[in-house]
Amino acid sequence: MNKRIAFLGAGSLAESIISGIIKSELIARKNIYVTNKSNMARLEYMQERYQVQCSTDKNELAKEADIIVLAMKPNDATDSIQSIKTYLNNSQLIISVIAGLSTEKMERAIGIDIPVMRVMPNTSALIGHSATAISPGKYATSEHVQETDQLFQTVGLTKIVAEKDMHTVTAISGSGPAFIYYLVEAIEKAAVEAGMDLETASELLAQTVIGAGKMLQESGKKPGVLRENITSPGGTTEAGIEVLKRHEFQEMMISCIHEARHRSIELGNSK
Ligand SMILES: NC(=O)C1=CN([C@@H]2O[C@H](COP(=O)(O)OP(=O)(O)OC[C@H]3O[C@@H](n4cnc5c(N)ncnc54)[C@H](OP(=O)(O)O)[C@@H]3O)[C@@H](O)[C@H]2O)C=CC1
Ligand SMILES: O=C(O)[C@@H]1CCC=N1
Repeated sequence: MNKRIAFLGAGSLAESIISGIIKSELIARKNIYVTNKSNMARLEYMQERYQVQCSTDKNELAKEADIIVLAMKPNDATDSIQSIKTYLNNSQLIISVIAGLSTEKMERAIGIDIPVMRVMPNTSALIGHSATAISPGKYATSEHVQETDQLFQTVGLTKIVAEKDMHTVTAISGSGPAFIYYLVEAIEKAAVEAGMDLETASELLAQTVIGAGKMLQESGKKPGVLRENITSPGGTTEAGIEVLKRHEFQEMMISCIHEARHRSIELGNSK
């Protein structure tokens, strides 16, 4: 892709995406620009590690780039958009990975008929395994959707979704990996309590999560059926699931997703 892309924000998510784009060679390093708020050490790290172009001149990057990725925290988004908006024009494409922030709010804040894409990846982008949802704003064409899709395919699976589903996506696949890690942390604790060494337990668990994920993707079976296939009557799985039911595990996870979704809505409404 012969485009200049500028990342406004050099945090963990920006790094994951940059790493994917570089590995895929979709955009040359000389055309990848990165800036942040003030952390010079972080920019030096990005320059050294990925040989991308780091700059402290946000306005210049906003003016010169073909694609601008907004990758700052939701609280910094409004100020950032306000400070760069006079440098933007509608031949550019704005891609935001900011949780909660609607395309409509971004379009309004920028104040011109500019193509905006709302994207929700996750940190597995770092190793090319993100699950990324993409929603176009009202000035984005099918070419913009295609371009964004191509960019995020460099870091994993992509899905185009209706923007009304973006808060849900943010909860299930944006935050989702954290919920799975939390579950793994708990299982590791139990294994260690039972006297097992952490390293072996961790390796077995990581492969268990990968295997279960691949079964979900490849077996063509619903999660409930896959679970039942493991649950022998009177066996170990049944014994464990009984405890999960007693502690209302499903209700708890449903509340967890609703709460994360609700927080995404709140973040979108703030500032
Ligand atoms: N982490 C995740 O799993 C996911 C995060 N997201 C979204 O991605 C965004 C970034 O998250 P994450 O990478 O974790 O956050 P980080 O805190 O790691 O990074 C935020 C970055 O934004 C920079 N920044 C702040 N203000 C500005 C500004 N005005 N102009 C340019 N850069 C600025 C910060 O610079 P400095 O360090 O100098 O302050 C920092 O580099 C968030 O909006 C989040 O909702 C989406 C999906 C998943
Ligand atoms: O916790 C957050 O707000 C971000 C959005 C999705 C994942 N992390």
